[in-house]
Amino acid sequence: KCRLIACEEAWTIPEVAAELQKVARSPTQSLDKLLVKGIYDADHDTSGYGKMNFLNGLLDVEEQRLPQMDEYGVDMHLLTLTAPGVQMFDADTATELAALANDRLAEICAKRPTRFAGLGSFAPHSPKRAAKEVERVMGELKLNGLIVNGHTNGDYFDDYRFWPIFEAAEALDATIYIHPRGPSDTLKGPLQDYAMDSAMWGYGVEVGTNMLRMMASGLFDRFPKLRICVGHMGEMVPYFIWRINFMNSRAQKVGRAPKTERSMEEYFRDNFVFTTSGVEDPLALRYAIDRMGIDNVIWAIDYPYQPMKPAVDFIENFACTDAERHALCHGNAERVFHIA
Ligand SMILES: COc1cc(C(=O)O)cc(C(=O)O)c1
Ligand SMILES: [Mn+2]
Repeated sequence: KCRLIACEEAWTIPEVAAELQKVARSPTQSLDKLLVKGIYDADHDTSGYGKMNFLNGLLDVEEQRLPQMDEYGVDMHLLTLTAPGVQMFDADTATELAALANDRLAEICAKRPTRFAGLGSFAPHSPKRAAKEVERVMGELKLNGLIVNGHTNGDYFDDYRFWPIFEAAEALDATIYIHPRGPSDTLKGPLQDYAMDSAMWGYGVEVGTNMLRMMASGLFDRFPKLRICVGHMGEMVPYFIWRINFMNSRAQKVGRAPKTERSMEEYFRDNFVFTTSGVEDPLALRYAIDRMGIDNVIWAIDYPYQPMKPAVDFIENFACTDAERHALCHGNAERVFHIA
């Protein structure tokens, strides 16, 4: 039986949940508010999220999560502070709560080192303090990388103000997982209806846009060793990579996009890995492996938003070679997230 390490497993702490309840009751126009109200202020839910009761699953580690992992044969969860993380809070509160969540996560991983690994959080809107937290996460706390949820106050990661964070992560060989959150105020336009704000569509558009801005801006010429992980089978980019590459190369030739040392396809292949979280489609997974290479594809559940058993059945029934299974189920995760 193959070791199973699930790599986009959501979790939170009561202090972050309490602060998000304040956000739910605040006048913010952020599109994340729909989900935040539903999950963290369920009595005032208008999105239906309150009925799905994700909060218990997010707060829980040992009551339901671990017994289910035992029942379904999941060896490890790589735990991540769930979206939108601390990014809707003011920079000081965000910095403090990220550090608190990181301390709690380190305790969970130290208590059960063969069952839990973790990605630390930071406050992108305080980049210098965020870079320090990256160093603390990878050093003192011995966690396995970093998690962040897309834009912060509408700014994307091609913006030089975030670069101290990438400098620290690259120097420490720390992978940064870019998880979705609701599209930014400038992107949200027609994405506010029909539940398109989050997992069905807006999440993919939000992260995909961030990814393309990072690649097309030449960020990876500046940080050639920086490794980014994304979820949800690569947030639609693998399917579209030929067209993205063709059109960006053409735009560079006619001076419409900045010249870069490598092509978009090379940046995506060299500087990104992606997980299968929330996309339990064997054809999509086979295409992703064949198109981007098995070393770039990592299994994940996306618990508690995805139920655990179907995600385990999906990967155990997936037709692949032993070498592919080894890479998908734990080999790539061990390399990318420094898991022993
Ligand atoms: C932060 O809240 C989330 C909600 C859902 C959902 O299924 O509604 C999915 C994800 C996710 O795909 O990570 C996240
Ligand atoms: Mn997720």
